[in-house]
Amino acid sequence: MSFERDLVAPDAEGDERLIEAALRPKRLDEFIGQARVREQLSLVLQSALRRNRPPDHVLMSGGPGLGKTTLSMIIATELSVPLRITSGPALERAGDLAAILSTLSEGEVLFIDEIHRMARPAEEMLYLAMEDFRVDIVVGKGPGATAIPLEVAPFTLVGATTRAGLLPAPLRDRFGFVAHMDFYEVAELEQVLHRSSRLLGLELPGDAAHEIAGRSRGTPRIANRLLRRVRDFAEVRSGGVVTRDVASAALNLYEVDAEGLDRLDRAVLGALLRKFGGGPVGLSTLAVAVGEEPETVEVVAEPFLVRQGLLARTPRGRVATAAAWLHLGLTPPPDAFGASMIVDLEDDPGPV
Ligand SMILES: Nc1ncnc2c1ncn2[C@@H]1O[C@H](COP(=O)(O)OP(=O)(O)OP(=O)(O)O)[C@@H](O)[C@H]1O
Repeated sequence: MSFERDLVAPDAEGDERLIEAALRPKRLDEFIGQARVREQLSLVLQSALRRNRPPDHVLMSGGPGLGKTTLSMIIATELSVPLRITSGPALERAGDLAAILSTLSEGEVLFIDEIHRMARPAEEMLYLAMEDFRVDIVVGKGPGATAIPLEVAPFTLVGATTRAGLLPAPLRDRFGFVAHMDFYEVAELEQVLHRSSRLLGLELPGDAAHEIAGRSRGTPRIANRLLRRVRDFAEVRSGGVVTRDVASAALNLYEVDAEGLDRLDRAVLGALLRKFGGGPVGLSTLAVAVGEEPETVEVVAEPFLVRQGLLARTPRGRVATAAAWLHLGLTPPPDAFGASMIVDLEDDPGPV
């Protein structure tokens, strides 16, 4: 069983990417929510434009689908400069990065998605490029190896990461501005939905938008995806008319519940409760129990379950809260809430 293409998985593939591109806000003032980040970024960009210099490097941290790629595109548009897009896993060798850096034009924005997954040699090359706008190309091997310095046009690096804690301090410190992207409020997601439905030529009443937004786990990408499923449902079953009941029926059909939990979330919670009596249980064991990679459970399901107060990450493993038993309509065993519930690590303890 795989949940990879699940309706509420916050990543996107294939056609999804194309539709997403069409729905992306193009300018900073079209970007909904994240008021603080928008204001901070607007100042950084305006002052750079006034000085006629590239702005400081920008790091964006936050979960998948919160708008990091969109913001990087907006940065380039607002500065009227080209944008080059790559990702950490694509930069395996220093040469991969050197090839990009050496062809950047003056002022260009270089967006590195998943920057925490960049290989070490590329990372070290990036330090120098970010600071001094030069790289050292090493030619030859062993004692005869020589470093040839190469100038890089002044550029702005925009790094995005879902795991800011994994970034080495020397890299993190070289960003002049760090934007923390939060989950969106329901009201903000309603605005995202109204904007998208206008672009899709779909009439969306306020209460239907509210219904969809409430099930979108604070993530615009998920809101847009649920909207498209509601549109499909409406086209086939209700003559294209979307009402709150139609939205609700569509999302029930796709197994997205009233709180936005999907099959993966319910599978994780269900395994935690039914197989492990509510925990504590280690991440890897839990992932095996639901037939998923630990990273999928940790990055896709857990942050939302923790945020909803359904699951706690403790030093001894994952533990279900009383609300989790209630949510799945199960009765906890009498000793379910022992001492392990008391310490909840705010910080990601990693696989335990
Ligand atoms: N603030 C916003 N206002 C309107 N739409 C948004 C906003 N943020 C994101 N979106 C929509 O959500 C979709 C996903 O955004 P984006 O690709 O920028 O997320 P991301 O954080 O870069 O995700 P990932 O890290 O998985 O690539 C985009 O198609 C965009 O239309």
